[in-house]
Parts: sequence; C-alpha cells; structure tokens
Amino acid sequence: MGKTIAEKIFTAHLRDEPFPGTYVLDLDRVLCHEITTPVAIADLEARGKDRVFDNTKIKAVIDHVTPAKDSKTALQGKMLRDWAHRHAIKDFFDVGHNGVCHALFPEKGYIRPGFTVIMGDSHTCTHGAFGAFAAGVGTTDLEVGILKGVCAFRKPKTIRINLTGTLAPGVYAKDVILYVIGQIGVNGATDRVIEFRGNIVDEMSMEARMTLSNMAIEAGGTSGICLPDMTTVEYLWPFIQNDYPSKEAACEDFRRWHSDEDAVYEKVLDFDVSKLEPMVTYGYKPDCVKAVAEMAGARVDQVYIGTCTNGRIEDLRVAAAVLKGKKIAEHVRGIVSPATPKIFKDALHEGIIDIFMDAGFCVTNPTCGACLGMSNGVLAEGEVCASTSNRNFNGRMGKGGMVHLMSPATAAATAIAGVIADARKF
Ligand SMILES: CC(C)[C@H](C(=O)O)[C@@H](O)C(=O)O
Ligand code: SF4
Repeated sequence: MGKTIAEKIFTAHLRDEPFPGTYVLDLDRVLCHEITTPVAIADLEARGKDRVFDNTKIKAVIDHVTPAKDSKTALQGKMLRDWAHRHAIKDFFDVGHNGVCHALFPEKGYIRPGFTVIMGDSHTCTHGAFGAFAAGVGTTDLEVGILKGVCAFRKPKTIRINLTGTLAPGVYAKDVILYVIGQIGVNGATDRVIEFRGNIVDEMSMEARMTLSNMAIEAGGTSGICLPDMTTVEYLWPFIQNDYPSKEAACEDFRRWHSDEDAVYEKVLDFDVSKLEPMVTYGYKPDCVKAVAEMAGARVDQVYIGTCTNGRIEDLRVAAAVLKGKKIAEHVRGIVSPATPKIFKDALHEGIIDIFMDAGFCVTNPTCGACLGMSNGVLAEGEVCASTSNRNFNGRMGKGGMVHLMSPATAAATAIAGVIADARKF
C-alpha cells in the first residue's frame, strides 16, 4: 500500500510508538516566539530542566509585539532573549533583524522538504508549503520538544484537496484558500493533514503556497502540505547549493517526499477554481466567505496589509500595483507591515514603499502587531478592518472590532474606495 507524504515523513522520523497509532517523532526544527515559549521556559526552569536538545535545530524570534509596547511584552521578549543567549541559540532574531516567524524562518532557509517542525503557534502549518510536516503545539509539547527534540502525534489521516483549472487574473492563493475553507468549514479538516495538489498548486510560487498552507489550521488542519518540486528547489537553492550537484539533482532527491500514486486518503476533494472570483469573509469565522461582489460597498475604517498569510514581497507587489498613483480614502487608516526586514528592504528598493506612502499608508516595522490586536493598529469598538491576515474572530484585532479577510489586491482596492471593492475594476 502506498504512502502519503505525511506518512513518509512519519516513518522517516519515528522514534517510538508507545501506543498503536501514536507516533513519537524526532524533530528537525523547534521554532520559538516570545508569546508562547517563555511559558515553556519558565516551566522547564521551575522543574530544574532548563536545557535544550540541540541549539542549532531551535530557532527563535521576537515577532508578535516588537519593539515591546509595554512592560509585559518587554518581559516576554527579555525571557526569550535571555534564554536564547543562555543556550547559545545562534539563530535568534531580535529588533532590527526580526520579522513574522512564518515568513522569516522559511526565508532563512530553515525549512526543508521532509522535515518535522513544531512551534507554539497555530500557523506553523505554513511551513508545510515546503513539503514538511509542520504543526502548531501547546506548551507541554513545546517543552518536550525543546528538551528532547521529539513530539508525539497521532497517525496522520490525510485529506487530499485537488485544485485544478486556471485562476482568472486578479484571483490569488488567498481567494483559493478562503474558498476552500468556505466549502469545507472551520472543522472540515480537524485533526487531519491537508495535502494540497493539482495544477493550481504546481503553478504557484512558494509565497502563494505558503498563503495556502498558512490557513490549513482555519479549517482545523494539523498541517497543510504541498509536494516539493522545482519551485521549492529554486526558493531553497541559495541554502542547498552545496549539497547537490545541480537543481535537477535536488529536485530528484525531493521526490522522496512525494505521496505514492496509490496512497490512501481519508477523503479526496476536487475543486476546479477556474470560475473563482476574489473572496472575502463576512462574519466572525474564516468559513463565512462570500465573493467580493456580494460584499462590495461595505464600509471599512482600516486596511491592514501584512502578516504570515500575506505580508510577503509578492503580496506587497500586488497591492502596490493597485495603489500606484492613487490615494486611499480619507476616512481609511492604511497600515502595511512588511513581514520581514528583507521584504521591507526589497519593497524599498523596488519603489513599493514609496507607492504605499504616497497613497497614504503608514509603514510599520516587521511584526504581527495588529494581526492579533496587540499593537500597531488595534481597532476601537465598532470599527471594521479589511485585512490580509487569516483570522476574523470576534474582537481579533481589538475588542468590539470586526475583520474582513481578503487578498492583498482586494485590500488595496478597498483602501482606495473606503468600502470593500473589487481590485479588477481599478
Ligand atoms: C500568539 C500565538 C499563540 C497565536 C497563535 O498560536 O496562532 C498567534 O500567532 C495568532 O495568530 O493568534
Ligand atoms: S501574523 Fe498573525 S496569524 Fe501570523 S503568527 Fe503573527 S499573530 Fe499569528
């Protein structure tokens, strides 16, 4: 019987099977940020176990609120910083070098096909875009991961989602994933691995695949995996060029992680997305999804472009193409947070930052900040934000505030119009 990519990764990393169906896996990466890791660190310290399994496999960043906004966030940052220094964690990113974890770590080349990755963050599924098994975990698992480099998972049941057809101009990975979540629901993939397949995924850039995988958790998915191919090789090439004689050789090697033709899936879902239109959310759950056309005209107070979903250079390019030479509506506060310092610099050199600023946007340093309503753009009661992020829970960006999720193109058009708008009309 054939195996899925997740099953192959599990087999290759199996340390122990304490109960049937429960696999203890060796970890290639334990990623850390300043909101959840300090809790694990404090507990390890209290238990006299302030150790790390391998300081080269642990990567850490202060990203959620940075620079610190108050004493509490300053302490969270300090705890992570002191811990990273104490254990000589070389790949630790602080003010001036830091960015949103799920954009920064892939950009640094830390994620490879076939890897097992955990982090105390629900959007760890993003890294599945590289053909890795990447999952968000709670404090206890994070502690064990830090200490021993292992994590227990249940046998991976996989839902294969085939995305086929041709994406219409102005329709992006974000529209695809919003549509998929709208179709399968916020519990549609609970405790399941989603394997994204089909020509639409094959044709996507790594950035677009990360957008897709990023939101697997919004359908309950443990991980959202894309199969590694030449696009993966091209993205990783600066980091792997000494390991392979050629890109073709790397690509061939990555094929180890392809699901077998006769792999068994719990479910196979087919979506032809040729007729798909730009999508937007309307309620307080990510599966409350409608076509932008149906929501056009709904007023917004703020437009936020950034985050681990859509704060990458490709996203900023798309938004800038819509904004170029235009001004955002007077009543709209436009905020753009390039997800990493590299993205910020690239955007600067490409003239994208100029376009945003000339349009009336405020450009923040790379941080999660507004995405989870912690800094740099918290909403007031009753306010509405058009956002390129991944969560629209009630009060997510500020108590009493409402969030509409959308693509960077739709967000840019919405900023100009001051109401939800279709970028294809601009
Ligand atoms: C702070 C962190 C635990 C949280 C998560 O796990 O997702 C955050 O990144 C979010 O998006 O809400
Ligand atoms: S950008 Fe938003 S969703 Fe992503 S890790 Fe940060 S807070 Fe979580």
